[in-house]
Amino acid sequence: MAFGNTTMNKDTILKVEHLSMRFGGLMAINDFSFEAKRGEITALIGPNGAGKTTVFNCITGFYKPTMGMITLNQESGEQYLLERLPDFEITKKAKVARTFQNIRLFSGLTVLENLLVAQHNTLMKASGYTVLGLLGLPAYKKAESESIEKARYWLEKADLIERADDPAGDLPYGAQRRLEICRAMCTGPELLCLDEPAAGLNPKESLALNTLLRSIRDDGASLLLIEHDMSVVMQISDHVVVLEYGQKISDGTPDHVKNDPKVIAAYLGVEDEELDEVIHEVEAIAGGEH
Ligand SMILES: Nc1ncnc2c1ncn2[C@@H]1O[C@H](COP(=O)(O)OP(=O)(O)OP(=O)(O)O)[C@@H](O)[C@H]1O
Repeated sequence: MAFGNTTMNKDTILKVEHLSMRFGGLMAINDFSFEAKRGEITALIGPNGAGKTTVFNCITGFYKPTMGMITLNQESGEQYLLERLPDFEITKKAKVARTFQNIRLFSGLTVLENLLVAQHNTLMKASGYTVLGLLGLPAYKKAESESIEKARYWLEKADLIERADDPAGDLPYGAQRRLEICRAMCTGPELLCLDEPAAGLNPKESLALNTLLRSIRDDGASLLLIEHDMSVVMQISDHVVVLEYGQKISDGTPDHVKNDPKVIAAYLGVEDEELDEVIHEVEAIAGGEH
């Protein structure tokens, strides 16, 4: 549902406020708030089990949060409370697209066909939902050629144009990941959510992924990603949010987060009692660098 609250800064695309998610006796997310800025790459990181996927699932409608508000602020100024929308409307109306940890392409269809299927809704609308429309309506022909153009645009960006007519299942793993991202971009999202896009990629594929993600951002879309690969996070993110045990422990630029003693401690598995010591050591190292 769109609503008329215009108090949100127009540079903010996503605002998560006081999000909590309980699974039985486990508070997986506990009063978590953060903002993602329009036109930026925001990374959500944290140790295993910190709650990253749960946050993603709340944003994309797979879970209904126990508490909290998730506002998507479109460039037009239209706002959507995602926790109140069914997942298909989060994609269609709020314009939030996502990819998953495991690849979900139609492996028997060609690369191009995968991208056309993603635009099925637009094409069917243009056909007037009739066979005659599919066969003859000028609006359908126009929509069809625009869909092909859009597919070609993203295939070029992802360096996949040469493979357009090959079955998607024949592509190497890294290329399949990029194709999935192209498929999500063909739905015209304002916010693209990526769940561990670099998982299982070799260094060359990881580099190609970074190039694609940067070019999506430079095209004006906003990205939110969960990623374990710190080299990807630190190289491409504009903003990093760190979760531990369902709570935010750090939020800032990659440099800020990288040097935050709480983050270092969380990743090294340091106990609370030792935290002061780690903070002291990190500050001493940082001091020595100046
Ligand atoms: N559907 C569910 N039912 C019960 N517990 C769940 C469910 N989904 C997640 N959890 C629990 O919530 C906590 C957070 O899990 P989540 O998968 O969100 O963490 P994560 O940060 O994405 O972890 P990873 O990096 O390992 O993927 C974990 O303790 C997990 O066991």
